[in-house]
Amino acid sequence: MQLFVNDLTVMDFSYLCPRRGMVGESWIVDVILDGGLNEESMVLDFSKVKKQLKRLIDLHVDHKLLVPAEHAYSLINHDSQNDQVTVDFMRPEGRSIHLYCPPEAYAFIYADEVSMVSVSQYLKDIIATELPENVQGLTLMLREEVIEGPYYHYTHGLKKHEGNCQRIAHGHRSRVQVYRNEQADPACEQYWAERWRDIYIGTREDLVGQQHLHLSAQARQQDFSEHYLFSYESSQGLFELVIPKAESNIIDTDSTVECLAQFMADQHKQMQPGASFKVLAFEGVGKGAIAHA
Ligand SMILES: Nc1nc2c(c(=O)[nH]1)N=C([C@H](O)[C@H](O)COP(=O)(O)OP(=O)(O)OP(=O)(O)O)CN2
Repeated sequence: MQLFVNDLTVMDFSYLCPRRGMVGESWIVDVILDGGLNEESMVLDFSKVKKQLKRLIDLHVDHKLLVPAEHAYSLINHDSQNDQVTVDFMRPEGRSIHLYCPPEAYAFIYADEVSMVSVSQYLKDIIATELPENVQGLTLMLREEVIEGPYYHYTHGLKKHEGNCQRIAHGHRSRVQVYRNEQADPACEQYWAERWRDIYIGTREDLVGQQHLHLSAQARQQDFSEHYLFSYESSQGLFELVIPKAESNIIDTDSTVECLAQFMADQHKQMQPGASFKVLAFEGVGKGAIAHA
């Protein structure tokens, strides 16, 4: 017998890619369980499927940075004294990315790329150990939301958030809608899709000098004149990130979706003061903020 649950959850995370850098993603999860019936004549109670599987997915992927641990660019070190993990992602040509964060900020995918195949295998291995005996098979299907118009992938961290959004490198794949003088404006939407393709959105007040960072020996050999350096402390610990300027956008506010929607509306207003703008900025799938300027 097979049991299916579609739209079990949305995983919002970022991953390291040799070509694209740091990529924000939002993947929808569908599952199929194979097994015999239990004493309730069920493969597994839907409520348990939803709660237990979502809990495991949240715990192991959601709001984390996924690192392709077997890629030659990935150098990973646990600083056991401070219980912090250093990741140096040694992309060539001045495009390296460096982090120093609590272990919970990462998921290490033992593959040379982070893909739907490697992530579903990683999750399947974790979830399989927690299923009752009558459930013998598990299929996880990951997919992107179908978005008709423009969208972008961004990564950020919300240091004031009490939950996991405080992690400095988690992200989303997000649709954007812009109305100029109350008419949908595809050119404005396309502008953001291009400006924020695979972008890190950082807050100006989190920028620091190199002397404040816990850089590894490999990182210390790099020239960081074309990188931004961020550091903040929040309830889960110390978060540090070094990322190429060319793959970042600095803003003067936090990067909540409310602030991002207002930033976009204000930028359009600056470019065209005579027009009115409404921006619907999504944060992942099915939620977001609306701002006017
Ligand atoms: N009003 C706002 N609330 C939250 C914002 C925000 O910008 N404005 N941002 C976040 C985080 O960035 C987070 O990444 C949002 O992800 P989400 O998956 O919705 O968070 P949850 O874990 O709470 O939801 P699940 O569906 O359970 O994964 C948070 N809030």
